[in-house]
Amino acid sequence: MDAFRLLTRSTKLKPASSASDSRLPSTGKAANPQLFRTAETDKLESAKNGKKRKRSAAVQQDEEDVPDLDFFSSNKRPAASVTETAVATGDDEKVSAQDAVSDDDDSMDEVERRTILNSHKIKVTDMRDLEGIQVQPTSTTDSKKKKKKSKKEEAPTLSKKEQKRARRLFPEPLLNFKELRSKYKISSRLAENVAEQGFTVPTEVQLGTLPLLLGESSEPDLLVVAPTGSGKTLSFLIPVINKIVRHHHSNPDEHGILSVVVAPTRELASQIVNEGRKLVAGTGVKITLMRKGMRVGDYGDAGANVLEENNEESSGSEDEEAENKLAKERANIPVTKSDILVTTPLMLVNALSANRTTTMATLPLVRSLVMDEADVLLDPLFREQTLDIWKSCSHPDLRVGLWSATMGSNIEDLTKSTIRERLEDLGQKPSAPHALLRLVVGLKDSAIPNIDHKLVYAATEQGKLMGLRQLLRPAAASASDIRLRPPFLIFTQTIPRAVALHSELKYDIPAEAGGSSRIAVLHSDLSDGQRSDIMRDFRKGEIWILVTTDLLARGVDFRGINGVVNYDIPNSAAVYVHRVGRTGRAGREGGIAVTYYTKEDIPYVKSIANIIDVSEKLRGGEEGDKSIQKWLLDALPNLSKNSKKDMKRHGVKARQAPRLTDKEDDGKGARGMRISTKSGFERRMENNKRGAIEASRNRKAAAAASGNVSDAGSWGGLDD
Ligand SMILES: Nc1ncnc2c1ncn2[C@@H]1O[C@H](COP(=O)(O)OP(=O)(O)OP(=O)(O)O)[C@@H](O)[C@H]1O
Repeated sequence: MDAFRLLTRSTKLKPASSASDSRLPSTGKAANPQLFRTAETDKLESAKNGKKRKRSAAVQQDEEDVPDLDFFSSNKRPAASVTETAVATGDDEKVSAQDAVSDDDDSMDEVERRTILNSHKIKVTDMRDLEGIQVQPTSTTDSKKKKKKSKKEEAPTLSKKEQKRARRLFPEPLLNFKELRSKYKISSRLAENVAEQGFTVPTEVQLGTLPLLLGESSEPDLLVVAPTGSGKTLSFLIPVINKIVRHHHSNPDEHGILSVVVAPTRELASQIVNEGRKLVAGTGVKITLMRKGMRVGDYGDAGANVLEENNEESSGSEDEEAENKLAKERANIPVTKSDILVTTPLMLVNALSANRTTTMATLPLVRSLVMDEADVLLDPLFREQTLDIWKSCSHPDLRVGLWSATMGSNIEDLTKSTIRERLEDLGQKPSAPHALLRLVVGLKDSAIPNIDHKLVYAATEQGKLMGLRQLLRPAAASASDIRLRPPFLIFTQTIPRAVALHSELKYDIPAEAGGSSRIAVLHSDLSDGQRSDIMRDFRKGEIWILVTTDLLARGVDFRGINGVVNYDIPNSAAVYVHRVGRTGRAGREGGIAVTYYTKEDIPYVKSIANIIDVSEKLRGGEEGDKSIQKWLLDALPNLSKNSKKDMKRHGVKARQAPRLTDKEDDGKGARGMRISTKSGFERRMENNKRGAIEASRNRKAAAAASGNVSDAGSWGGLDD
């Protein structure tokens, strides 16, 4: 039997039922955005919530819960500190003495905290060296722990298991958004802005991280690995904004950039600004997208020195003169008046070093640095720039947050060493000791469990195109195993392939459905204006199908997209996780991820098949429902470390070649990878025909030149 037909069969494709149409991501938000929960915790959480509601009614306000989060010690804390916090947050934050009354009923014991965190698959770990962990026994259940004198003393004798246990933390979870105000005393205006978003239940990442970042314990540095579409943006923006509101109250004269959020693409950065604007309304906090020409840093004397040096050497090259002019212009621009700056790495690095004409300026006031999609920001592509930004934040009380759905252990090591080096370079200590914590939701580096994965063997490039065309035609959908409704995204490996696929599909949408205007291509070679127009039209629903590259693989939130097509397989398992995570956002069900693979892709498919397998295990359900058969997993080859690295950097080799135009086509090279429905035979015939026409033209021209043809201009030939 043909091995490839066998491979196709191994992917179990179930016909889509019409019932599933009623729960497409595009039909609206999920009743509950959480991905992991059990009936047991639902009961426990609603009991806790119910208790609070009852108590709130009794005292006619729901702002009396005492913030009691302290993940290193007991739940109790002095009443005075609550009042202090409230006062620090300003006039609108004042609480009465009654607010500071401790409430035993509302606090959770460790068993409850463990139960809730475990059922939501939230794992919090202290990442510091054991000597740095001050273990104070909090457990009421683990009597063994109580007997231990001090972890510091015992660290050398701890087994690996014991060390793991010592690092594990069970902080109090956030049960509902009202607690943000009642328990964590966030700015009332910010709390209103959160409420206006209409979210009812906190997602797992919000449930786990918000108490850590808003609680009374010294704010930690935080590494967060949480599923795509699980609301990480809100999780880092709320604490950042609240911290600035407090800062404005306690330091009214200090103005400047207090927080920097770094994201790998302009699209993601501008989305974060849009989300941020909804949250800062009326709080007095300003959030801005970094733009070219903005002056952001403290250039100190360095900027002036360079200006002078450049002036002395003004007889230099045109480039130097241009740089000099730029540096002069920059010196005249006032420093931007924004509290939160959202930027891509290069944009900020260029601004801080005046396009590399000066040494890096500093950002002396920044207290929070957020790296969204941190693993890619610290990947070799962006690493140097990101570390430059990190080190330019020169305040000793800087806190960092690294957020992503995927994070390798190398990122953890790099984070630890950078935190240490930065403080050593500064020669100053933070005003309060703080922890580096890691919070993981679900299984690290896995795809969300609420989408259907279809791994389809298409044998050849033409097979992929034919498969995709079937998806585009509703009439053909019944003949297909997969039913994918617009809006959806199609990912290709390179920009030329995205452009080629777009022009191939452009006329496939019938005029009555809007025709070619319904499909568009988005990539980084387009101008900023074109990129934002396409994003806007896709969000508005005017564009239904967007062909793109990995530019849109991470972070961007098109809430209701029904699916993702990996026309070209992704370069790594992590990219797969991010690409498919564009659907199934905030717990929406019914999203589909279709991945086509060809003969050339077989060596690279195993890591993707593994991700699908794990995601289906996370979802639970019957063994028979799994789309990846075990024997396929066993049969697919493993990739060597080096090949994995190479694939990550360059993608499938055969697809790297620039697409040849028909005229350049010599019938070899990238032919097999061209995006076209025309077969090799058809192309050969076309080539022959073109050759014949060319030869005929040449003959005619030669004849005309020798005067043999009287009417040489009367035949224009065939137009190809
Ligand atoms: N508690 C909530 N309830 C319902 N929807 C929510 C909640 N929190 C956030 N959302 C929505 O979930 C969507 C995804 O959020 P967000 O873009 O922050 O995800 P993310 O975790 O950053 O994903 P990615 O890893 O892909 O960047 C957004 O549309 C957001 O408005």
